[in-house]
Amino acid sequence: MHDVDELINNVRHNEQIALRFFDIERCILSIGRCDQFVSTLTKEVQKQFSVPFVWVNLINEAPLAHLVESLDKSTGLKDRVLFTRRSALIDAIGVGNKTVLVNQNVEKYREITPSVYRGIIGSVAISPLTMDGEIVGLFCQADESPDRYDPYTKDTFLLDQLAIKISICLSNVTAREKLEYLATRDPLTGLLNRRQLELMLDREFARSKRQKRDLTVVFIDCDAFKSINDTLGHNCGDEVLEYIAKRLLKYIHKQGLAFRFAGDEFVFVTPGKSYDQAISIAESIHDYLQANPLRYRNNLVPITISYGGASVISDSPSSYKQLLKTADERLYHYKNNRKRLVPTKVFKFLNKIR
Ligand SMILES: Nc1nc2c(ncn2[C@@H]2O[C@H](COP(=O)(O)OP(=O)(O)OP(=O)(O)O)[C@@H](O)[C@H]2O)c(=O)[nH]1
Repeated sequence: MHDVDELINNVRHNEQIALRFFDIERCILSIGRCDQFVSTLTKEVQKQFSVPFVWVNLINEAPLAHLVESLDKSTGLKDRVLFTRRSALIDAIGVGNKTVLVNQNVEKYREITPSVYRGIIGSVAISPLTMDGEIVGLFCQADESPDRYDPYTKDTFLLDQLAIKISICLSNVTAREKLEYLATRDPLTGLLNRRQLELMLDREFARSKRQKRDLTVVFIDCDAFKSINDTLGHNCGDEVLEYIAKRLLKYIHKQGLAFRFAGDEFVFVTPGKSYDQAISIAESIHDYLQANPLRYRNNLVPITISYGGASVISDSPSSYKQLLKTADERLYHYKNNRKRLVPTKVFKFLNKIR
């Protein structure tokens, strides 16, 4: 009779856990954005199972690399998501690809633990997250008490079940995010594409007029790019574009957004910045590129750019299209005025290696 009671109790207990799993799954299944997914998932598990610390480690390479940028920007997720090297994930989980419980030498797992939890965790359950059979992340639950996830007394079956459900939902959400990423980005440089530029300008132009707040756009074009392509090859041309894009992102940082417009033309938009402020950003990018040629195989490829800008306050355009047109015309004016000067450096270099 005692055995039967215990059996019934176990069934009830498992049924309760299954219901909580169902609640968690219901909450995360239809989420389309990864930041919301991580946020809801970790909060739900915390709530349903009263776990004090819950976080996710995601791999910082394909197939999840496209998430790094957006999740890194989400300040609310700082303690809930970490991007980690594949080898650190595999070291933590071992070859069994099953949940691992740890309550000794927890410091060994520093790399996969958010800095705020280091030193206060007594035990942790680390479950693998997989996509197409490959490990892509870890789902971690931790407690101050060393007994909560004791490897000698606790079973991991239910934690493995939960990790499988989370993995399925993660596959869904990343597939959706990837589609959105591909639709909005230039595949070579990762910058936002021209369509996104137009959508942003349409929105920001109206806001700028309404609030009488400046909005500046700046075109940037690589000088003699075709000759670099023709002399050093298309791969080198691609690297030049990626190099410029990286610098552009670094200089724009939180001041605005950068886009690849077409071919070797880029645009950046700085809401709230005056014409002079935006042009000084372009000058800094220009000076950096001029002083730091791209290393390509055994060559140091000189890169120079031309730029031209326009702003809502100083140019009073009637539409965002006119704002773009004015900036583009200034770029070509700038380019033509100095065509015989700066690009000569590039041509001289290219002639030497021809
Ligand atoms: N490598 C590479 N080349 C590209 C890409 N997209 C466009 N191009 C090439 O970029 C070149 C742009 O040529 P132009 O507009 O004449 O540019 P340019 O030689 O810099 O001339 P100026 O602007 O007058 O200095 C063309 O030859 C395109 O084929 C790309 O994604 N990768």
